[in-house]
Amino acid sequence: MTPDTPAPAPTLADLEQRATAHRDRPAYGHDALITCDRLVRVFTTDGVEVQALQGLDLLVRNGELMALVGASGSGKSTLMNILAGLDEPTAGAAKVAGYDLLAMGSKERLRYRREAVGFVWQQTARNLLPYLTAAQNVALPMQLRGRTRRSAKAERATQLLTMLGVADCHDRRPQQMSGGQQQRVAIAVALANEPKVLLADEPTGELDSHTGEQIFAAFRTANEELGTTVVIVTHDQTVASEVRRTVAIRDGRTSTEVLRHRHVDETTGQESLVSREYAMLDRAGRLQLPAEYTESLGMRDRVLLELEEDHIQIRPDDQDR
Ligand SMILES: Nc1ncnc2c1ncn2[C@@H]1O[C@H](COP(=O)(O)OP(=O)(O)OP(=O)(O)O)[C@@H](O)[C@H]1O
Repeated sequence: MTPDTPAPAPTLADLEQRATAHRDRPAYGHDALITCDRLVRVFTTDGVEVQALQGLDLLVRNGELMALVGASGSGKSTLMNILAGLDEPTAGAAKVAGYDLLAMGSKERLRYRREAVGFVWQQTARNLLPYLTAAQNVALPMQLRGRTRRSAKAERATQLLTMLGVADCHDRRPQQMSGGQQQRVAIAVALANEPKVLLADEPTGELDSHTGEQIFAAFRTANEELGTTVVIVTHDQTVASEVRRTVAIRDGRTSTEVLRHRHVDETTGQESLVSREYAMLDRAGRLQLPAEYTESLGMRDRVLLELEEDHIQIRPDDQDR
């Protein structure tokens, strides 16, 4: 067949086969713990619309420890509030640990927030009740859930505070602790009901870099020892470079992703950290090119695409020059 010969029209049997293949394909995010599918959140203030999330896709697998980064106003906190069950998206789909975040009634939402997710906020004061000790703060979510015996609650509180290196704060109130100790106790509170997911919005934002590292180590401990999936929003480069996966959000969409893995040189045995940056291809096939790439080649409005055997070429529009 020459390139100009039109392809034969598909038969009914072909179409049926294609439809069956499509139906049998697993749903988007079927094996993920967190699935955000074309998530949209529009805020309207005084008649002015702000599209904080503009069709954001994100999949997080069970057991991951990942960071979300992005410029101010890119939509990170909006996403975290939705995942925390505090806000509802305008459109799209979001599922976390089997809960459909768009279809939850108020009772189920409450159960979701008490049992499925834990959160740690930037403001240390927002995470703990000031008139309770660390141990009482950790016991409170278990009490609200109302299932655990008193001694079991106390035992779990002590275990969590010890695991996170703040056993000495057991009987102290928040104002008797440093900012870093308060954040570690806050992580213990968030873990009290054994959530599948721990969400943290700029948890090291109010702390110096050394204390920030200790807080990040506490998240890593939760991830490694309890298997909790951790999603951290951060501006902190150290945190972002220490996780295996960093996803960047730009204009309300996931734009790029950095994956890191340890590589051991076969001959020298030396270990090094290898990182690779990926662009995100959304479900509609849209690709967001990094601004520094497009600007350096003067790409605007229109680009040339060519399919090669094992890659796609994107070149500036030569008519433009
Ligand atoms: N409740 C709200 N009402 C109106 N607009 C909002 C509201 N919350 C967020 N926005 C807008 O949505 C956009 C995304 O905000 P968001 O707080 O999610 O960004 P962010 O990436 O977390 O920024 P930062 O790093 O500064 O915290 C911004 O333009 C913001 O002004």
